[in-house]
Amino acid sequence: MSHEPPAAHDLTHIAPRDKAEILAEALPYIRKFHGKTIVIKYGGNAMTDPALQQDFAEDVVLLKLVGMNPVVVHGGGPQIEDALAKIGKKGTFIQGMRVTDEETMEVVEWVLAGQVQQDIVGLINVAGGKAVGLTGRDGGLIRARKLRMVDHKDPSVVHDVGQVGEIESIDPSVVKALQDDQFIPVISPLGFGANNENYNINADVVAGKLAEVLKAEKLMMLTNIPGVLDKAGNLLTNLSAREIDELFADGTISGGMLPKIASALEAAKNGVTAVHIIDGRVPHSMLLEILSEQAYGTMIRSH
Ligand SMILES: Nc1ncnc2c1ncn2[C@@H]1O[C@H](COP(=O)(O)OP(=O)(O)O)[C@@H](O)[C@H]1O
Ligand SMILES: CC(=O)N[C@@H](CCC(=O)OP(=O)(O)O)C(=O)O
Repeated sequence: MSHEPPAAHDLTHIAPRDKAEILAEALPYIRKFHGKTIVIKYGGNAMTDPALQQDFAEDVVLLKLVGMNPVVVHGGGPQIEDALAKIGKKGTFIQGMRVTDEETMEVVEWVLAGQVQQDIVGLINVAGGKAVGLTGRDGGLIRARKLRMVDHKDPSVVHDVGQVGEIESIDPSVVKALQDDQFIPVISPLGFGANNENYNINADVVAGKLAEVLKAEKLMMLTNIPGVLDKAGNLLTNLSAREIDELFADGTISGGMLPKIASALEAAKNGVTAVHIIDGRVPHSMLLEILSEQAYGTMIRSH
């Protein structure tokens, strides 16, 4: 007999009565969030396992079918790295942002708006939803300009990170029209500038800003780590603005977590009711976070 614990997504070991209780527990949450917008940042690191990708797509469809409005913003950092490796290039990052020269920009566009987006759209459609892939250019969704990146530690230093954009404005009308028509928008983090130039924008930044503009009820950021960790590696389940400042200052937060936390905090301060950073490698973590009492990952508070 195997002593392996059942996989988290294997529900056959749960007694029927317990299953019924789990389903019944979801009802108040379904009622509470009916008609509400949930922005889901699907990080490139969370989407590397095909079985998990399928679980993710099914969860998104379930949220839509019970009356919520999920909007997916996807990343693709590791997938861009794989494509760069094929042309003998390796990405470099400053404060969590990819330094994007012209050649890198071509790869970024090709990977994000191509393979990554179409995989997610396909999986959602197969799971019974109607997903539509968009970039920030479609419907004039994301206007951007070249990012002026000030050094976190020395504000007199400004880094040139190439064609990385910062968001100037978001026109959410295309997203709203799709939502109203029962579609599920799947958005690549690319923006356009005043001269029709293209920008590579960090997906966390896009998700945070879009959640604000759409007045989303929730922003869920799915990543490859249980949440924000302290210096000893313990999960921080709840973070206030002041605590986040301290984590920035003492260097606990680095790399890709920098734009993630900054965007999460901005969204929380600007009206998004609940902002969570959760582990996308745990099957159905997003569904459980939304539809049960169980709390996962790190919740970001505005005060
Ligand atoms: N204090 C911290 N807590 C958790 N993760 C951190 C922390 N500081 C840096 N990180 C890094 O941030 C990563 C998540 O950001 P990123 O790689 O951009 O993921 P994603 O693809 O989901 O956007 C983690 O895998 C981890 O390596
Ligand atoms: C400017 C910048 O860093 N853009 C990101 C866009 C993709 C992304 O954000 O992907 P993850 O969410 O998987 O990290 C990049 O080029 O990697």
